[in-house]
Amino acid sequence: MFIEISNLKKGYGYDGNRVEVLKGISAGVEKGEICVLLGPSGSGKSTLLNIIGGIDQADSGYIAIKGEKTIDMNEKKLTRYRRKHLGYIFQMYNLIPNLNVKENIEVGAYLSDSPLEINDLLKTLGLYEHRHKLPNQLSGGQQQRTAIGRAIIKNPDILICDEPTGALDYKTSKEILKLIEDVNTKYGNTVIMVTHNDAIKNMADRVIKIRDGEIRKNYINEEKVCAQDLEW
Ligand SMILES: Nc1ncnc2c1ncn2[C@@H]1O[C@H](COP(=O)(O)OP(=O)(O)OP(=O)(O)O)[C@@H](O)[C@H]1O
Repeated sequence: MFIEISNLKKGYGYDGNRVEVLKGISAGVEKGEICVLLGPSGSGKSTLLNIIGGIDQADSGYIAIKGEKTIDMNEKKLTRYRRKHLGYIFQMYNLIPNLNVKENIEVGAYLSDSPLEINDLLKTLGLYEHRHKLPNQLSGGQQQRTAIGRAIIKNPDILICDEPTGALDYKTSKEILKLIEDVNTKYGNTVIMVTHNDAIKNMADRVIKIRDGEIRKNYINEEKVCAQDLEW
């Protein structure tokens, strides 16, 4: 198993105000899979994603990547793990306003020993013609493409996506989902994507549904649909 999630528990607060957000989550994700995490607001999706991403820590249980537990890593090793293995895509793009598209993407390349070729990637992203523009000269979709470029230029093993289409309209959302699918096919990164949008599960290899901090469903999607053909 490429990513092993074992009996993860996480709560916030103390005594009477204590909330158990993850109540013992166990699951596995294979290399190269697109895994979609679904669940209602407050069910614990982002908390789980942040623990997988090494941004937050569980109270108990563990995450292991290729058999290596993040809990056993010291801060230095954890930083290296995040840099080497993980790319992050969020709803907010967080681009650097005074750097152009190409430069914003290149920021991610400094974190890698073996980055992807920038011009090739710009073409895959559909941004080659826009490479000299600043973020405020781009549409929302182009900004999200740039943010995806910044996350994947270091060719991470795992692409962590938290509501990547949350701020986008229908047509642009589908373009971005298709891009994530293209990246997954071309570079083989494992994708873990949190979404509220139930339709997105149809493009997944694996679907994990969470409710109240527990896994309700975890299955392989036998009838995978191309991102382009999704409807909602
Ligand atoms: N730092 C924190 N301190 C206290 N409670 C928190 C903290 N972070 C999250 N929570 C609580 O944990 C619960 C789960 O939050 P989480 O963000 O993981 O849910 P989610 O499924 O991603 O929700 P959404 O879809 O709305 O983003 C919520 O009730 C939230 O209020």
